[in-house]
Amino acid sequence: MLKNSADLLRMRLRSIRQTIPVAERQQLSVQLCAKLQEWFEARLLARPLIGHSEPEIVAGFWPLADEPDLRPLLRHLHSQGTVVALPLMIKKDHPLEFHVWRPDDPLIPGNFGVMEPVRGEVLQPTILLVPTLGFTEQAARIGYGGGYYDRTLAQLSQTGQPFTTIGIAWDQGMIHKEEGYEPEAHDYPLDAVLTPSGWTPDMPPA
Ligand SMILES: Nc1nc2c(c(=O)[nH]1)N(C=O)[C@@H](CNc1ccc(C(=O)N[C@@H](CCC(=O)O)C(=O)O)cc1)CN2
Ligand SMILES: Nc1ncnc2c1ncn2[C@@H]1O[C@H](COP(=O)(O)OP(=O)(O)OP(=O)(O)O)[C@@H](O)[C@H]1O
Repeated sequence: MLKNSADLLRMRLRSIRQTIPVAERQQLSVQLCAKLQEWFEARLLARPLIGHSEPEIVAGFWPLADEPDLRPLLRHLHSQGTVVALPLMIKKDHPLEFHVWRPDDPLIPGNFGVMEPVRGEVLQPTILLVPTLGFTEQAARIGYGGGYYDRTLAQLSQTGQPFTTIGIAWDQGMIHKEEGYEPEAHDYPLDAVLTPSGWTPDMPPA
């Protein structure tokens, strides 16, 4: 797809997202967190049964204005002993780094108004919650166009360590077949996308 038409699609998705009233967004974020928490609970129960004992490292994100707000879930996961990390932009056109976040940690304003964690040890997440502006029925993702997550996921996959990627989006981010959008070779497909109404295409295995 031409860069131009991807950018047009981004603009359209951004403006649709702005039309969701703030109060509705808050309610929808609560629904989304509840669905995600159910999945995490199933995962916590299943992992010891399939022989995994190492701690889970969950990469979340600190919401920008119109994004779903996962902060209550991130606090809950932390309180249960899960390591929670947030992304840090190191440099333009480079992969993101993930650093630990605890509920009382200060955050530092980075580029584009993103609140970032204090630098510590670089962590390798086992689960990534990926801010997602648009998504297809096969869980291809469109973000803001910086390519940060595509680079980051490509780099992570080279380590050979398994990880699960869950795009976090509004239902309004669904890109329908009729729109003719085709992901590009560098677009790293997600395992699934979760919106307030459910999973696309399917809930990832715990
Ligand atoms: N919450 C959040 N954190 C994130 C991302 C994200 O999409 N959301 N990122 C994903 O890669 C990385 C930061 N990359 C970004 C790249 C571009 C823009 C951007 O163009 N921002 C818009 C404002 C967006 C809005 O408020 O809706 C701008 O400045 O015009 C933002 C983040 C890492 N952290
Ligand atoms: N793995 C990669 N290696 C090198 N360049 C990449 C890689 N992935 C993406 N890019 C470059 O980044 C640019 C933006 O990519 P894309 O339009 O897919 O961003 P996005 O996924 O919407 O953004 P973001 O992940 O920051 O939210 C593209 O021009 C692409 O060439």
